[in-house]
Amino acid sequence: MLAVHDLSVRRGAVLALDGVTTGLRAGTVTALVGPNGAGKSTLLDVLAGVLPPTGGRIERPRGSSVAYVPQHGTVSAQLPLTVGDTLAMGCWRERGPWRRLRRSDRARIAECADRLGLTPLLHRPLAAVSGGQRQRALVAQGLVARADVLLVDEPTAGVDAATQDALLDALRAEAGRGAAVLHATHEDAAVAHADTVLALDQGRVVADGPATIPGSGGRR
Ligand SMILES: Nc1ncnc2c1ncn2[C@@H]1O[C@H](COP(=O)(O)OP(=O)(O)OP(=O)(O)O)[C@@H](O)[C@H]1O
Repeated sequence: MLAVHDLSVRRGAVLALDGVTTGLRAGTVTALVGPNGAGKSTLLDVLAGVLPPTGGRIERPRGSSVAYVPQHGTVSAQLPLTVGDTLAMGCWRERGPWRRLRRSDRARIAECADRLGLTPLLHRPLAAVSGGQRQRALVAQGLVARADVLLVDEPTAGVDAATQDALLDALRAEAGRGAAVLHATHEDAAVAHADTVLALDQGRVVADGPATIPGSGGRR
């Protein structure tokens, strides 16, 4: 679904990505791992098209779509968005911004909200929910987009165990409908849940293959 050849990104004095070659297959969940500063967010930014590469190339089928859920930041209390609006923005690629939603869009939003336990929060301002709830709302927006490639930066960081399970199940379901899913993570459980692991260190690929359960030495 997506192939990356010899990708490099210079950020200031740092070579944040250095000759990254890999691929993402449709129907697969890939965990993107590596220590702080390894280049995970940089790779997601470049794959999402929000950061230009310094060198190398990215190939994906013409007409294919990418949804990106960056690492959660602060949401301004001035931003007049509800949780439901946030999910609805997942339809913008297909419908255009602020267009009237179709019945099928509303059904999709309701389904994704339900999947991540957001139904009771849909009318709450995004700025007035907890960090973990906001995280879920942003991931749910990525689910609503039903893209061919779903990129998510640390979706399970700092969330409770039930939320982690719901998020991982949601990523699995996305792969189940045929998406190529890549998510950055530091959590063993999220790595064990993936089909493949892409490990970066100092901007280079140090491992790229089937996921193993940490400590077991065996395949999942
Ligand atoms: N906006 C920026 N300007 C300059 N350098 C940056 C910028 N963002 C990241 N870097 C540098 O690029 C390198 C890769 O950073 P990146 O954020 O991609 O790592 P990461 O693997 O996502 O780390 P973490 O696990 O902490 O999220 C690091 O050396 C970092 O200091």
